[in-house]
Amino acid sequence: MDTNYCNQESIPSENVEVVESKNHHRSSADFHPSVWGDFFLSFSSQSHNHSEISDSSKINEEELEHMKEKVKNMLQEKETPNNYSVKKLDLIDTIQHLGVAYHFESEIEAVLHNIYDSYPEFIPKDHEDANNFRVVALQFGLFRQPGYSISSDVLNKFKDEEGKFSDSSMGTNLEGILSLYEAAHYGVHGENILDEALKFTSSYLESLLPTLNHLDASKVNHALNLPVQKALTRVAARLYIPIYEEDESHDSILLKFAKLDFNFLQKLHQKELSDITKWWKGLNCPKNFPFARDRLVECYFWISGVYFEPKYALARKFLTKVISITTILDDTYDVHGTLEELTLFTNAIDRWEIKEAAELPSYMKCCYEALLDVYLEMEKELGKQDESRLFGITYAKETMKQLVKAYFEEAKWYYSGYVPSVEEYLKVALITGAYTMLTTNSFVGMGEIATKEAFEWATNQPLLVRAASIICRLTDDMVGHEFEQERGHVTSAVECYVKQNGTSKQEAYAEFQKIITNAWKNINKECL
Ligand SMILES: CC(C)=CCC/C(C)=C/COP(=O)(O)OP(=O)(O)O
Repeated sequence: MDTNYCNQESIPSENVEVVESKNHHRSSADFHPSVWGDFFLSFSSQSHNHSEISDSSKINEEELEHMKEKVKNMLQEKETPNNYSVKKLDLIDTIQHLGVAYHFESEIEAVLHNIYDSYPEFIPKDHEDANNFRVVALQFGLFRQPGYSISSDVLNKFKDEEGKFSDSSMGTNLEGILSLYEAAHYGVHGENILDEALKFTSSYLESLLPTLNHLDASKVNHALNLPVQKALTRVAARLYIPIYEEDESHDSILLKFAKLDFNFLQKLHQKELSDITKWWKGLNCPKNFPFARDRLVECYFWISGVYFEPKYALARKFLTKVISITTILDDTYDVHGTLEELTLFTNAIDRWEIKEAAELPSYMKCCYEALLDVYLEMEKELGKQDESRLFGITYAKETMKQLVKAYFEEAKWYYSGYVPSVEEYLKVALITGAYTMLTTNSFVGMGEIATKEAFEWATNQPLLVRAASIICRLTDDMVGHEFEQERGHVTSAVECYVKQNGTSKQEAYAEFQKIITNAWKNINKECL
């Protein structure tokens, strides 16, 4: 692939001037340059193929396999019926916190399935047993996570005489409270008991903090900051491994495996980022897109939250390129492009043909070529591996076209000074949140698991994607609207809400938080 297509001389200033005088004064966001420089280039490798890493890493890889077998054996170990649940569930919980569950998906599923078969008889009957509470809460959370539909009524018996969760009903069973706290994140609409459990456990854990020893306080802080359901696995693992190490009851094999695996993945990610950085440098952002955010590393980090597993290396590379180019597109529409240029650009993207580039101003031409090239490269890559997977590219391009059309709608609102109602705004802004585009594009490199039905699902606005889009859009607007309005930007949900309802922005934030909480419940519902 030619990565130098953007290494031309800077944009001829006459071109820019002409368009400026026709339309408007270009705004400027003054984004700071990349803080990373060439840092990741030093992790370069000949190949980022998982099986072709260097010798020293090979030793690690062998060790890793050895340890993995041992952990697998622990999961498959037969146990007496009495302690089966507690020990195995604890093990699964720890494996998840250490970020290595992706190695044992089928083994974990087998354990859960086994327990589920005898559920609810499996729940210990003895109400006095302190462990009972812990097991029930842990079991509930672990089942709900992969979508087992079990009733939250099992938690009722842990309320006090007044029908509330309280310190008298919870006592000092810290592990149990932590498990209930984690489990409470999987509530769906109407499950008031989980709302109550989350409210109670969050504030109770907070209040316990000053009384706890260092290890317990670390566990509680970790959970409060990064509940399993919402945490990025790599970040949570990096923070949890030292906590587990400090716990004297830790399993040394599991600990060692988690550390080795973390280091192995980190190396792999560094090498991938090094390769993608070479591509990004070819775009020469500081020169060609001085108005845009130069945020490749941040984009890669975002995508490592989508999938971090070695088997998704190709998908990760493609999606990182897509999201990085999208950042330039977003800033082209929000910051730099004139309405006339954006009209041309939107039409060119809709036609998706390289000859369209000739009609564009130089900076757009460069971005347009890079965009088409990312998809072309992926097409070639897929073609080499398995031509039957090419259909995904068509879906992916369509969602990118929809995204830029929505960017264009926002730009038109901005130039006409229009403040839409919240409802009208969200119709467009849920698309510019980019989650439909990202979800669909994320499937392209995933292999057979991403079936045609999956692409159809993702592109037809399913509740799950809509809910994720709401969370992304409202959170993004609450965080960024003041800076955006200062520099000149389409109104955000906050301004739309304030104008429509005559309220303060704080009231808008409070309302959006409620909507976000509801959106999480929709995500949970869809996962069941
Ligand atoms: C989800 C995607 C595609 C991320 C790429 C990076 C990006 C455009 C983030 C949102 O920035 P922003 O806050 O400027 O977005 P907006 O202009 O929509 O408010």
